[in-house]
Order: sequence, then structure tokens, then C-alpha cells
Amino acid sequence: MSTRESVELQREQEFIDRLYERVSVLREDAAEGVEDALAPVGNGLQARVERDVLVAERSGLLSALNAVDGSLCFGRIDLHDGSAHHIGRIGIREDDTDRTPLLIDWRAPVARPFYLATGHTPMGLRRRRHISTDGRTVTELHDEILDLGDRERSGFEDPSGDAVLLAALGSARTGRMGDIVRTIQAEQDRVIRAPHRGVLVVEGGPGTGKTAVALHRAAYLLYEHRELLAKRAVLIVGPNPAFLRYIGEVLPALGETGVMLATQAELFPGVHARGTDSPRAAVVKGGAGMAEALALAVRDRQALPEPGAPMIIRHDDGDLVLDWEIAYEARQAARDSRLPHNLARPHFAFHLIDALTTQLADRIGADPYGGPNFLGPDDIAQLAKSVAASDEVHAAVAELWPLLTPEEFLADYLAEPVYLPDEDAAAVRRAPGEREWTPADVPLLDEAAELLGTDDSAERAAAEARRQERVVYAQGVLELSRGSETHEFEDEESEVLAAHDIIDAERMAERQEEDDHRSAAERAAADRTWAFGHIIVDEAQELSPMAWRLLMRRSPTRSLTLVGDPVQTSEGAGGVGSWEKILRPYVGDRFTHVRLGVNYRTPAEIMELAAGVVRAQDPSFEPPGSVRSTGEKPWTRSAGADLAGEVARAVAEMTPEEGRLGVIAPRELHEEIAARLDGITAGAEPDLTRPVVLLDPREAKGLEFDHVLVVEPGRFGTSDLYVALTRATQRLGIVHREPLPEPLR
Ligand SMILES: Nc1ncnc2c1ncn2[C@@H]1O[C@H](COP(=O)(O)OP(=O)(O)OP(=O)(O)O)[C@@H](O)[C@H]1O
Repeated sequence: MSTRESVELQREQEFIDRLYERVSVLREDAAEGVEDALAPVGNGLQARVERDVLVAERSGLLSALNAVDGSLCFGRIDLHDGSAHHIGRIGIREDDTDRTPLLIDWRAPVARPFYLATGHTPMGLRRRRHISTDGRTVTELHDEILDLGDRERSGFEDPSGDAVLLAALGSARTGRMGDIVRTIQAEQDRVIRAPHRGVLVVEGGPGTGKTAVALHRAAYLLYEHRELLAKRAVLIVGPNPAFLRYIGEVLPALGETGVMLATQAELFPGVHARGTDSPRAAVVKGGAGMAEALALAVRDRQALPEPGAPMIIRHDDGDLVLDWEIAYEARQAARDSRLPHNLARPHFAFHLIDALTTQLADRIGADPYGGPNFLGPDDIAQLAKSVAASDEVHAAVAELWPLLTPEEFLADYLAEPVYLPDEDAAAVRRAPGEREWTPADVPLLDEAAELLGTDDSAERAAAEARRQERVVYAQGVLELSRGSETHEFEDEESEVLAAHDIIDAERMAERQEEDDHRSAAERAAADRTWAFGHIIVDEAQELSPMAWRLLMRRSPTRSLTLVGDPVQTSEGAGGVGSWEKILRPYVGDRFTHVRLGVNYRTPAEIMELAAGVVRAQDPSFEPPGSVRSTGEKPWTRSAGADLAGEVARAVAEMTPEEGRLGVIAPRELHEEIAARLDGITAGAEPDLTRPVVLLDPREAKGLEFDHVLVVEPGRFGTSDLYVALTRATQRLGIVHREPLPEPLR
């Protein structure tokens, strides 16, 4: 190493040392701050509220500081004006009066040239430096000179400018996705920082960084719109639990934790959908026609007595006749309210009671000589009360217009599906006694909840009673504070404000109500009607029209980022196929569509093979260009009689010393294959950090491995095969007994 180089390294090391010293002071301060804030504060309401806010703020800072410890600083930009900034995962300031920035958050506008500047458009930069560290030790520097007229050299120049990116792409996988904050590419940066309002569709082939970009976008939005998004939370929807675990460490590593990650199966609070549907059933349940079918089925639960066969209701003053006409009129009036079923129910009951009361009054008060009815308004009110109190009337209302929960309603519906073509009804019919919900049921439950509405009048009454109690309590507290002030502050001159001077009992009671310690993400998870500040959907091509209806309800402001690749849509997943079709009902054509065109994962040799599979169906297909090639061609091997044995041999050869091997095989072969492989992990929620993982193509979606072994590819449909072939960062092997699909021969 030249003297020049060691001086440069030494300088950066000194900076990193200083940075960690500052971080350790900040961390101590934050920890002490949390402790202080946690100390008992007595019973004062205001003090308690303030304490909670402080605890939340300081623990947020503390967890961010703890989370970003590894490679806190990764870059530096030197500007023409002689200034320089270090770039890192979070922003850190000096402890001086100006609070001078020491480390610039990668999301800050000042950091942007680090990602965007080129020799052509240097954005004021002279030099961009990538700093690699191992723990707190600087290991490498890579410099790009952006001003070719500049003669100053550090000795660490990287002429191609992509050594750091290629090293990241070629490194062994860990089974957990890492962040890309050091090497975000310009086309990705533009997506990450796109405005948060409106709908942004990010499309790109396998490995173009869609997932990585979506996660960094979440981190960026939380930084840029902290106040709004901390209150309304960000939701990230992914295709399955294994995928969510795979991506689960990216945001914490960027210092962000206030995000809700969920699969479709988890989007109806209180239901954890673990069942499975046949592919056909999933498609039917996800179809747009289900909304109409369920709406009609709800109307069917608003019944009438048979014409000519009225319900007879006993009453002390003589039997009442609830016939078709009365029920029809009441039903019409209730439907005219346009309220959801359960909320329209009181209207139905009211009209029914009214009609039965009139019937009774006409009978009792009738003047035999044809004069006006003898009964006055008070008598009629009395009669109405007695009709309304009748158990038999309640039973009739319950029979004709039952109160329904989404779960009860959908279970009944799936036992006898109606308003569907016969073969669709047969596909979704649930076996009697089947209790598990499936992921495709979740949007149906949500739809049912919308159609039924929640009659929360009892809850609201209870909440109001609790509020009243708090008001009374708060009044008591204020009385006490009034009583105590003169004793505590004898000095006439001092103007000390007491609680009652600045707050009244109502407001104080409200404050107590706001005293909900859960984070926005936690509250959102428990609330079906929560409106998220922003929603990010990964593998968005997979979602069905019914799932889109659910998600759009959670985003009334239509602030969404959708990332996906229509070419990778699973057969039988019920995905919609085109963004226009998905979005038209919600935003018309008002959405922004961007494409990512570079494949960072799959080497060119593998991509060529995978592209051939799609091209066999669509000759005009253009795959994303691979950023690197490895020189290793994918291989195929014919297995003879013992397929599992051949798979076991291939696994033994391919298992990397460091890194991960993914075996992607049709589900029906999993048992046979797993029996021959020790320590392999498989199933619905495999441990992706183990060296060898067995998956089917659907489960492999969105994941990646150093090496991939595809088994019996002839059994996969085109898009599943395309997904399976594009999961490797290094090597791909194929083992088969049955004939290979044409493009793989
Ligand atoms: N700028 C980058 N710097 C470093 N690594 C990157 C960059 N962009 C993408 N990658 C890496 O490329 C791989 C593929 O990224 P990602 O999983 O986000 O792709 P994808 O488009 O979602 O793929 P798929 O459609 O197959 O799920 C990941 O390992 C990711 O970390």
C-alpha cells in the first residue's frame, strides 16, 4: 500500500472512530433518557401523557442506534466547493451549538448525488467514495472521480465504478435479504424517492431489485413524511410468511421499525387463515364476480313470510298477523336506508313494530259506528312499547332480518354457495364441519364485513359511559388541584398556572383517551377499518380482484406502491394480469408506471435459459439484461429410476460451504426428496437460513439462493418454471426423469 493510500485509510478510520464515539454518547443519553422518562411520575394525567411521548421518542432513537450499528457509514462525497459529507444509514450530529451534521442520512437531499451523480452530470461532486467496513474497522475504499479535470488521486480509484456493486451481488447469501443502501442504482433511486401520493407501479423482471426498492422506499417515505406516517403507519403486503421473514430484517437495519408486514391471510383482524384452497377454488373466490354474489346472498338473508302463510304473533290484546305485505314494506324501507345489513336492521324492526302497532290499534280502538279511532297518541305509544317489548316480535325480526357476523355469514355461504355458475359453486363449496379459513377467504370476510356493517351501538354506548366516567374523574382531579393551589404557592407574586387554568374536564378526559400506548402499526393490525398512510404491495401481480378491493379500502387516499412482474404470475393464483385492469376501477388511468430493466441477481448464462422458457410462448419476450455473468453454464441431468437418489447426489455436490442451496421441486415430490436428505428444511414456513431449503415454485417466489437445483421441471407451468429458474445468484442445475420441456432440452 502506498503512503498516500495508508494516509487516506487512516483518515477514514479516524472519522469512523469519532463517529462511533459520538454514537456511544448518544446511545447512553438515549438509554438514560428512556430510564428517566420511565421513572414514576405520580398520578398527574398530563405528566403521564408527556412521559409516554418521551419514552416512545427516546426508545425509537435508541433502537435505531442499536439497529444500524454494522456499517453505519458507507460513503463520502467530496464537492467542488471543497466541502465533503459522509453518508450513512442514519443522520448523526455533533454535540456543538450548531449541531453540525457529522453523518448524513442516505435519505436526505444532500446525500442524493451519492446515488445519482455521473461523470456526465456530476451534480457538484468531485469524487464519490465507497467505504467498506468490518465492524468498526475500515477495510477498503473505492473512489470514483467525477471531474475528469481533477488530477488529485487517492490510489483507490475504481475505473469502472461498480466494484462495490459486483462484490455485493456475488457475495454468499444468508437466507435473509440485506439492504442495498450502499449501492442503490440511479434508476432505483428515482423510484425510491418518488412522491408518496398517488399510485406508483414498479414493474421489472426477476432480480431487478423490485423488492429491495420497495423496502427502501418505505424507509424513505418514513423519513420524508415522518409525522404523517408515524400516525397512519405503512403496510407492506407480501406473498407468504417465508417471504416476509426473508425481507423482515431490511427495514430494522435501516433504523425503521414502525411498519406492518402482512400477507393477505393476515388482513382480517381476529382471523389467521391457515387453510388451503384448490387452485380452482382460489381463482373463483378471488374473482370480481364474488362481490356481486355475496351482496345478493346478503339480500337473501332479508326474508319475508310466504305469501298466504303469515307469522302469527301472540299478544295480550289478541294475535298479530305479520304477513308478506307488512314484512315487504318494512324490508323496502330498511333497504331504502342504503345502510349495510346490520345497521339497516333497526329500520326494519322499527317499521315492523309500527305496522303491527297500527294493526293492534285499528282493532282495539275501532269505532263500531265508523267514527275515528278511540285511541289517543299516548295510548298508541303505550301499545307500540308493548309490541316492541314482545319476545315473539324479536324472534320474528331475528328470523326475517338476522344480525350476522362476517364469519357466520361466509361460513353459511360457503356451505351453500349461490349466484355462481354451477362448476364455480362446486369448486368453492366447503365440506360440512370445515372450520379453517383460507387466504382467499380473507377478502371475502372483508367484503362481508362491509356488506353487513358492524352494529356497534352497544359498544359506542359503553364507550360513551366510560368517557362520562372519565369526565367525572377529571372533574374530581381538577377540584383537588383547585383546593391545593393556595397551600402550595403562598407567594402572591408568583403566577403559577394550575391544571384547571389550562384544561377543562372534557379535554382532560379526551387526553386520557388518547393515552393508547400501542404504536400505529399495532393499532392498525387490530383495526379492520384502519386507513394506512401508505401501502406497498410486493408480488402485486398475484393478488386477485377481491384482494384489491380489500387493499383499496385500507387506502382511501390511494397512496400506494405496487411492485410486480406480470410474467411471474402463478398459474391458478387468480392474479389480474394487467395493471390497467387492476387499477381502473379505483384510479382510472391516474397512476405512474415505471420499469426496472437491469437484473442484479441472475447471471446472464442462467437468464438466457430462463428467457427461452417464456419465449417459447411469447417470441417477442425481452428479459431484463443481467448485470454480470459467471461463465458457469446451467446443467441438466437425467435421473434414471431413482429420482430422489439423484437429487440427493446433486445436493451433496452443490451445497455451498458458505451460502444457500434452494431445491425447487413439485410439491408432490417433497416427501420422497426430503426423506433422502438429512437436515433439509421444507414446509409452509421453512427456515431459510439453513444451508439447504426445499420449496415448490410458489414458495420460492421472491426468494433467492446462491445455487438452485430444479427438479422435474416438466411439471411446472411456464411462469412457475420461469420463477424457479431465476432464483440463483451463481449456479443452476436441473434433475429430471420425465422429459424436459422443449426450451430446456
Ligand atoms: N442496487 C443494488 N445493490 C446491490 N444489490 C442489489 C441492488 N439491486 C438489487 N440487488 C440485489 O438483487 C437481488 C434481487 O433483488 P430483489 O429480490 O429486490 O429483486 P426482485 O425484482 O424483487 O426479484 P423477483 O421478481 O425475482 O422477486 C437481491 O439480492 C438484491 O439485494
